[in-house]
Amino acid sequence: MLLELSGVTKHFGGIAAVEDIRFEVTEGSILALIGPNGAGKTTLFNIITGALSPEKGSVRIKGREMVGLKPFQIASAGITRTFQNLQLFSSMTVLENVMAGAYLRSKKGFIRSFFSFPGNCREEKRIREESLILLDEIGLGSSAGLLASELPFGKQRLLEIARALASDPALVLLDEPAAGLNPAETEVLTGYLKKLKTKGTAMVLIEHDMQTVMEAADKIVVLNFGQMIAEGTPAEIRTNPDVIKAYLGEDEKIA
Ligand SMILES: Nc1ncnc2c1ncn2[C@@H]1O[C@H](COP(=O)(O)OP(=O)(O)OP(=O)(O)O)[C@@H](O)[C@H]1O
Repeated sequence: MLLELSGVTKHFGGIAAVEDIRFEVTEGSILALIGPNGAGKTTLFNIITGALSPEKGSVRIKGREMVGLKPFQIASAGITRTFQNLQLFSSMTVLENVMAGAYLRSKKGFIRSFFSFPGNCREEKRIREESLILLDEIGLGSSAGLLASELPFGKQRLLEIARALASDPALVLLDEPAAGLNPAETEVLTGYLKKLKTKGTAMVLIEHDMQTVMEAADKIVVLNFGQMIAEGTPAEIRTNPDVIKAYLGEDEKIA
């Protein structure tokens, strides 16, 4: 199993941000985490990536316990993430942003890559070529030479996803990837996520756009006030009475 959570619990003050969360993600599959604001989705991402420690529970990647490890150790186990608020290098080009992501897994590393050690040129050429392919796949090939800050917002979001993927992670955590995308960009995104699955990449998605969730996810976990209230396929979740109840009064609709 690629990712296994069991009994994951974290309180802030007296409030259970997440309580007894358990789910599994297999290689090459997409799990969507949905739930109203404050349900505990971001807290779970922070626990999986090691930014927060749970009080109880276990997070395993390929059977290896991650709780207690530092974020960089968890990243080197093959996990990357994107953020709700974009975290691009705005004064670097689109291509350089993706290359920076790729250097995370390169033998030379990001800092060493700035020095002209023998062998760096070959490595850089390979990373440049792979990054250009990635940009083409996500529809940003023609923008490779622009500064990241020159891209419209929707494309910056796609770029952040491309950068997260450049390190060839086993698991990518995507925090609201469709937020701010127009319908055409959302379609590119959804198609791209589905294509990534076929290459074996697993993804956990926090997403409010139900059309993206229903179309891309293999499995959906629904959180409400830190509790896991449902787990199932998109078809099962769409008709689950507990889920419908949790969403009543919310803007979102279960599509
Ligand atoms: N650092 C913190 N300190 C105190 N309380 C926190 C902290 N982080 C989250 N919480 C609380 O934990 C609960 C879960 O929050 P979380 O941000 O994980 O929810 P969410 O589902 O990601 O919501 P959103 O969709 O709004 O991002 C909320 O009640 C929130 O107020």
